[in-house]
Amino acid sequence: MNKLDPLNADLAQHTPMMQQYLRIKAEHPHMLLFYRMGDFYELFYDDAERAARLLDITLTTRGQSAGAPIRMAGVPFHAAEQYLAKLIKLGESVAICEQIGDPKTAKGPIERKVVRIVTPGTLTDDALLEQKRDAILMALAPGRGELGLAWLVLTSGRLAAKRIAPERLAGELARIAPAELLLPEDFEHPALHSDKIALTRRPVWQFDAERGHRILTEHFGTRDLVAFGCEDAPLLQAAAGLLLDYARQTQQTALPHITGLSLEQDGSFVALDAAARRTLELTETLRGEAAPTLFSELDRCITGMGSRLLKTWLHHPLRQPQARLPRLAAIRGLIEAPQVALRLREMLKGMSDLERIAARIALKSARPRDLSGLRDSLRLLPGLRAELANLFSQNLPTPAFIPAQRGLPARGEGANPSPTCGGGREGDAVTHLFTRLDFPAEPLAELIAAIRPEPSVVLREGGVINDGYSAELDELRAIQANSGDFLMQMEARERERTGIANLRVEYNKVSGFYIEVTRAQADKVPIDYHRRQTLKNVERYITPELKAFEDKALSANERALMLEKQLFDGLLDVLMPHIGAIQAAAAAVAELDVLAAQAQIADERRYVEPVFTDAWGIDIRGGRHPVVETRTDSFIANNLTLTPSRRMLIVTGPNMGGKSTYMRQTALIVLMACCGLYVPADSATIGPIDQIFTRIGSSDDLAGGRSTFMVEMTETAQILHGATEHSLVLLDEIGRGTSTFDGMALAWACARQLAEKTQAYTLFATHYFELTQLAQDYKTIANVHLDAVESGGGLVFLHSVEEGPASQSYGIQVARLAGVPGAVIAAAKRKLTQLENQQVIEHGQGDLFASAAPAEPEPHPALEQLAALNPDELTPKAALEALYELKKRL
Ligand SMILES: Nc1ncnc2c1ncn2[C@@H]1O[C@H](COP(=O)(O)OP(=O)(O)OP(=O)(O)O)[C@@H](O)[C@H]1O
Repeated sequence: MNKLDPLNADLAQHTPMMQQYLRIKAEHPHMLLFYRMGDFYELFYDDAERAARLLDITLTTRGQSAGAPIRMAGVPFHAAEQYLAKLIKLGESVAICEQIGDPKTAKGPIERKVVRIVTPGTLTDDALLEQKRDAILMALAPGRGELGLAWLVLTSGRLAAKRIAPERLAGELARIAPAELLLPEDFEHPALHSDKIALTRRPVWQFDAERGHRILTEHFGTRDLVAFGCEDAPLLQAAAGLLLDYARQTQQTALPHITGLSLEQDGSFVALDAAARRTLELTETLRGEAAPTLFSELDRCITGMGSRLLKTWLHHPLRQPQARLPRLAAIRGLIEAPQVALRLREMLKGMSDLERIAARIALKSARPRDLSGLRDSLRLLPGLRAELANLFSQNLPTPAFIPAQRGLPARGEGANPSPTCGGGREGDAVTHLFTRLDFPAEPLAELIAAIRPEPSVVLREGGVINDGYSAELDELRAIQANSGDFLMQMEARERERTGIANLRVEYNKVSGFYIEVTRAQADKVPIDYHRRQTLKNVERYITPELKAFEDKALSANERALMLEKQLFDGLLDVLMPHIGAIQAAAAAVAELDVLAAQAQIADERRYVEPVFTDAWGIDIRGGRHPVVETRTDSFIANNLTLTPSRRMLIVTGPNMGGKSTYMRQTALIVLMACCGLYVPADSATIGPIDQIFTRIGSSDDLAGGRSTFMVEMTETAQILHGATEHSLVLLDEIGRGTSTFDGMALAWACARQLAEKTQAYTLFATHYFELTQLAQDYKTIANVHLDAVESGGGLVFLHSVEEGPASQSYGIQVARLAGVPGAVIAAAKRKLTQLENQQVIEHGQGDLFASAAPAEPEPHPALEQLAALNPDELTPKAALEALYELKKRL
């Protein structure tokens, strides 16, 4: 039978319950529907099949409807979170449908309603969120030659938007890393081939600027969007409006904690292309793991908020040096006041995730422990402020910024010459934190008064609201508390009245209150004892007096629970107007956490404060790779100098010599400096940086249908088109994915273009020794190499960067170190000698690119004709004629 049959059948042919199910399902066709039935969430038909496959749960059937079996799979409601988490990780969205009617009074199926929708980009539940990662929802509205992007972190209320050129989409997706992307049904783009982003297609009409404008102005309560800089940006209105609408639908509530829309301008951040984010392993290794990465090395944050902020910072290096200075000043202040930093970090240990709690208050989904956590955290704020005030008095130095006319400091000059601009007043670095770490006394007092020191986990069990907060609640609780006394008194009385010495008056959840008498004594019970339950050896009774007490106690309990829920909701209403203050405090705590952690790391690992200049150049003394350094006993620090007369370094050296490490550490030091962090070096002076590009290592994009070489060339093309004089460009062994001569020729041409036209800060690692000759043709190109020496037949890598080209490649020696069999090594050596001899004969070694590759001369026509002659086949006459002919061609 066609399994779709029952779904195509007339609704009237289905059972009443299936009619209800299908009606609700029709409103959520693109997501799984968790349909609550008693203690289970059940899925039916195609949803059941899909869930069974994804969750590895049993697919079965449950009765029949419309003449066909109902395919079904289910998960117990108490374990639903873990199944939800799994589905969300797989990019699925789930609509959760609860029973909201009263089963006692319902005629036909109990009333049910979708109460929340869980999608990868709109998670707010702590059980589903990753502590160190934001779940980001993004919407994309395509326009003519342009895309409008809007993105939202629902747990913090941050809504941002930006216009980009379509070719920048991959880079922006890598930067913002949304968990879910809303896009029109018909939109396609190569950057969408990623299994990390759940794509949610929406009808094209929903991406309408007017509709977006209306949704946004209604939400913000404004007449227009001028204040947000979006009044004349229809694409952004379309994207942000759709985004907000979708987020509200999933939460089934208004989102009062989203209070603004920030328009992101190009130029605020140093741009990193998608390849750079990937290959520099900022927050994820090339294999997709969480460690070791730059983030995992630097994440000493105590709170999840701090860790998430650090991650955001690392993906958003700041373009303007002035924007980096306050962070550096604060780190410096914390390093110089280690006791303050220590106490701050100690206090941060008591902080709950204020950012996420604020969101759950706004969404009215906060739980008791959220409010106790909020209370305890808010109580820490005055302490944090006091410590920051201590820092003010530490006389924070202003970080260094060297104006252009000074240029890079001379060799040996200290990294931090006295500043001449930037920085601002002392203490500025932390004043913005100080002012945000504040919360009004009144709502805090209310919170303290209302919530028990250790409230129970779930509200419906009670035990959340403090004694003394509500007289009515106290009274209801007293009835329950006094029940113990009452039962003891009654027990004593009844023993005396009946003469049954072991009679007991008791209570349990299932049976309620009862008088228990052993079977042997049962004939002694008075007439007003009504049998309630018979067990093996005992009889249980109820009396009118006990029944009356039970009614009072049980209803008191029920009323107390209801009252607690009301009081809790009332408390959320009290806190609602202060969500902004909680968010501000959360942001300040996160920043303080990152800064204090960086101060600790900087101190421990001897990082230094970078110096910024607006003169072109990068000068790093004693630079180290922040990740490799912590994994080797003896990391060799290296220098790097790029100046206007030395713009490109051709980096050569043996495999395993440390070329990649040297290039990556340069990019990471520059990136960390731009993030306003201390850097792993003895000193670092960094000129203006607008973008960081990398083309390192091989990767293919099978999903996108591109081979390794194609990916390499696409990335290279992007660099050649996009890089400017102020871009840092790292190119590692480009051209190696094709034949030697093609590859070498391409690498050579790229290097020439970068040196002549782009004039970017460039590091160019290569195994083609021929390229080292470029330094002779271009004054701005210099050779450096990673040193290695042969010793006792083996090879020792020195990992130190020296001036000049490498003398040998040592490829065969490295292969031997790697364990390639001796016979293969010997054969390779013989072949190498043969190839080298051949090259000397054919080309003369090393002059392939001696100058601008002279074109191969056309052979002379007379020579061509001569070569075509075969003297053995010619008659004497023909030979003579041929001779005349040849003479004519000279
Ligand atoms: N400065 C250094 N100090 C100590 N060890 C280092 C240093 N640089 C690199 N290494 C070590 O050498 C290993 C190889 O380095 P790297 O991958 O940078 O070499 P490479 O020259 O790029 O090699 P290939 O050409 O094969 O890609 C690293 O994994 C690291 O353990």
